[in-house]
Formats: sequence, C-alpha cells, structure tokens
Amino acid sequence: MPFTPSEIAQTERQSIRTQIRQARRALTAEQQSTYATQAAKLMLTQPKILEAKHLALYLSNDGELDTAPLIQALWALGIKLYLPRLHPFSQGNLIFMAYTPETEMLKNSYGIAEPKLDIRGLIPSEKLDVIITPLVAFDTQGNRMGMGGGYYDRTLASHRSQDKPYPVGYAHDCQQLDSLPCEHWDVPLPLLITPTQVLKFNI
Ligand SMILES: Nc1nc2c(c(=O)[nH]1)N(C=O)[C@@H](CNc1ccc(C(=O)N[C@@H](CCC(=O)O)C(=O)O)cc1)CN2
Ligand SMILES: Nc1ncnc2c1ncn2[C@@H]1O[C@H](COP(=O)(O)OP(=O)(O)OP(=O)(O)O)[C@@H](O)[C@H]1O
Repeated sequence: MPFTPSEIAQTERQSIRTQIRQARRALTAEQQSTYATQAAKLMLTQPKILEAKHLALYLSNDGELDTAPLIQALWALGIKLYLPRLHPFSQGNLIFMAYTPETEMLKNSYGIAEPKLDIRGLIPSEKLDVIITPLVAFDTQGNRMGMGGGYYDRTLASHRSQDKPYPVGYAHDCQQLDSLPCEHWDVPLPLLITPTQVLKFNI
C-alpha cells in the first residue's frame, strides 16, 4: 500500500491547516479589531468565565482571534491570567505562567511572546479553572485542530476526566468546518466562542 490511512489523514490535516491559516491571515486589521471586541463580549456572557479565578489564554499570532480586548476586561474583573510557555526541557509540553501588565516577555522559537521563565509565576495546570485555547480549525461537533505541535492536546489529555481546567475554544468564524478528520488524541471542546457564536457541545 503506497500510503497508510493515517498518512492520508495527516496530509488532509496539513492541507486544512494551510488553507485556514491563510484565510485568517487575510482578515484586515479592521476586521480583526471588530471581531476581537465582539468575541470578547460573548466570552464575558459565560458563567464559566466570570466565575474563574485562574484563567489561561494566549497572545494572538498568525491571524488568530485577537485576545487583547478580552485580556483587558478580565484583568479589570480581577481574574488572574496565565499564558502558555514552551516547557524549558520537556519537548512538546507547555507550562503556564502568570501574566500581568508588568510581566517580562520574551519571544519563543515560533516568534510568539511568552513570559520569561520565573518559577514564582508558575501555576500547575490542574489549578487553572479555564484554559482558552488557540486553534486552527474546529467543526460542528466541537473537535479542534491546532498548529500541529500537540501542545494543547497533551495539556488537556491529563485533565480529561476532571471538571477543570475547563477548555474553551476561541476562533474566527472562518475557521469552522463541517467535519474535521480526528485522531484519537484530539480532545474535543465543550464550549467554543467566535465573534458571532456561542457553541456548546455535550461531550
Ligand atoms: N498564540 C499561540 N500561542 C501558542 C500556540 C498557538 O497555537 N497560538 N501554541 C499551540 O500549540 C503553542 C505553540 N505552538 C506552535 C506550534 C507551531 C507553530 C508554527 O508556527 N509552526 C510553523 C513551523 C515553525 C518551525 O518549526 O519553525 C508552521 O507550521 O509553519 C507555532 C506555534 C503555545 N503558544
Ligand atoms: N496526549 C498526547 N500524548 C502524546 N502525544 C500526543 C498527545 N496528543 C498529541 N500528541 C502528538 O502530537 C502530535 C501533533 O498532534 P496534532 O496534529 O493533533 O496537534 P494539534 O492539535 O494540531 O496541536 P495543538 O494541540 O498544539 O494545538 C501528533 O504526532 C501526536 O501524536
């Protein structure tokens, strides 16, 4: 057999990534700004978010839905925020670090700003109430696909049977597909917010 089913699925996932990353990068600065405000407003209607004490999110990159207005609103509400940082030696894993307006930031190997390593800012992921995850594509069943590093899949896999951290997807409407080719390690999302939709899934 020239290609195994798993190789075909991988190629399909890669081509979806390329297509959707291109679509979100093509959004104008004005669209990005409007969508970021709309999505933040919808996010702030959600009890899971408003009740969170410790919440992880991400700093936008590569056309991702901009979290800047959401960050300002959550700080104003007194919710403690955290950002992912590539694990300093365990490849493919993330650690989460406190994020305040004073946090010293450095760029990681992907060019994404992350908090400078400082053990005082570390939080074990099981202490997070919510993790807002970036993603490349999602479907109508709540399946998510990321940049391909498996970082969030690994983080979420270790908490699957617990009720926290509660994962929430945050993405543009143009990142939605009818159905994604899934792998057994993909962790589906119970809640997904876009600039125009609050999607809840029974999973
Ligand atoms: N904003 C944001 N932060 C995040 C993520 C994310 O998806 N978005 N991550 C979610 O996992 C982690 C970083 N994972 C990433 C994985 C791949 C690439 C990426 O650009 N890959 C390039 C190849 C780069 C290279 O190898 O040099 C590519 O696919 O073109 C970026 C981030 C942690 N922080
Ligand atoms: N729980 C896990 N434990 C070990 N390896 C994993 C786990 N989840 C995913 N992986 C590995 O990570 C690689 C990338 O997975 P995948 O393409 O699904 O990433 P992704 O969902 O796009 O990325 P991310 O989760 O960072 O957003 C795969 O080779 C997969 O085997």
